[in-house]
Amino acid sequence: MTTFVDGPVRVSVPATSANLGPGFDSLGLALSMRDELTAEVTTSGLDVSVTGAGADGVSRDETHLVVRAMRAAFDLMGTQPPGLRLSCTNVIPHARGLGSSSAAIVAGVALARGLVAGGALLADDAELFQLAARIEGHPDNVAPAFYGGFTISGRDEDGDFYAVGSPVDPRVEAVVFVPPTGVSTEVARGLLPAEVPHADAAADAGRTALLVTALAGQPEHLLRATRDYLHQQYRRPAMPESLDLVDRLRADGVPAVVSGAGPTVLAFTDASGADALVGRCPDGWAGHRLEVGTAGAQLS
Ligand SMILES: Nc1ncnc2c1ncn2[C@@H]1O[C@H](COP(=O)(O)OP(=O)(O)OP(=O)(O)O)[C@@H](O)[C@H]1O
Ligand SMILES: N[C@@H](CCO)C(=O)O
Repeated sequence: MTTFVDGPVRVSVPATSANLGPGFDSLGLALSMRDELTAEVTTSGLDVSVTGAGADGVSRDETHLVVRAMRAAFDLMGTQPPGLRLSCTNVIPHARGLGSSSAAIVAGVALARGLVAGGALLADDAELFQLAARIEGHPDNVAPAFYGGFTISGRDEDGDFYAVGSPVDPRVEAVVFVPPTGVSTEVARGLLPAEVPHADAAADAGRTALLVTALAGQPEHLLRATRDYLHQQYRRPAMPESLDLVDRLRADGVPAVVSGAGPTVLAFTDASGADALVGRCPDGWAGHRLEVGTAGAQLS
C-alpha cells in the first residue's frame, strides 16, 4: 500500500529561457531566478496559497497548474493523497517568456514524487520528465527547469521527448529585460507560419549548431550564433517594443534575443559588461542580471 511522507516537502525551480534565438522549441537555459513551493498531505480537501508573481491571475483550485501537474504525477505513481496543502512563493513572471508554466509543472511533478514514500522507485527522473513535457506540450523549457544547465531537447518520432545537457562557459552571464505586460505563449505561437523558406531553415540550422559551440566556450561567436530565422520577426506584431530592443542591442554588438515566446528580451554578456547592460533597460521594464546554466528542480 502506498504511504505518504510526514510533513511538508519543498521544491525550488528555475526560470528558463527557450529558443535563445535560432534554437526554436529545442534549446533551453536555466536562469538564477527561482520559484519556491511547499506541499504536504492532509486528511482532506485542497488548500492552495500563492504569493508573488502572477498571484492575482491564477486559480486556487484543481485547475491550478501546479495542482494539475501534481495530480498527474500521483496518477503515474498509482495513488492520490486524501488531502493536499500547497503554498507557492513565485518570482518568475507569468507569460513573459521565462518559462513560468514549465517551472510550475516541473515543481508539481517533483513535489508529488517527494510526498510519496519511495516515490523515486515509482517514477524515475526520465518518467517524470516525459510527464512534465507532455503536460507542457514541448520540452524546451521543461528540460532545463527539470535537469538544470543548458539543454538540447525535442521529440522522437514515437512521441517520446529527449533532453541532452550541453556545457556553458562560466564567463557567460545574461541580462533579461522584462516588459510590464505579458503575451501568452498560445498567442505568440499563433503568429507563426505553417511553412518557412528552405533557405531560412538551412540558415537557422547553421546558427543553432554555432550557438551550442559558442555557449560551450567560444562566446565571441554569440552575436552571429543568436541570429534567428524561424520565429522572432513573425512575432513582432505582438511585441514590437521587444523586437525594437533586440534590434538596437544587436546593432551595438550585443547578442540579444527574444526569450522563449517573449516578450522578455535576453542578452548575453560577461561580468564586465553586465551592469552597463542592465542600464539599457527601457523605462517601466524590469532589468535583471542573472547567472546562466544554474541548477534544475531541487527538492528538500
Ligand atoms: N507558478 C504558476 N502557478 C500556476 N499557474 C502558472 C504558474 N506559472 C504559469 N502559470 C500558468 O501559465 C500561464 C503562462 O504560461 P505561458 O506558457 O503563456 O508563459 P510562460 O511559461 O511564462 O512563458 P514561455 O513559455 O514563453 O517561457 C499563466 O498565465 C498561468 O496560467
Ligand atoms: N519554444 C517555445 C517557447 C515558449 O514556450 C516558443 O517559442 O513558442
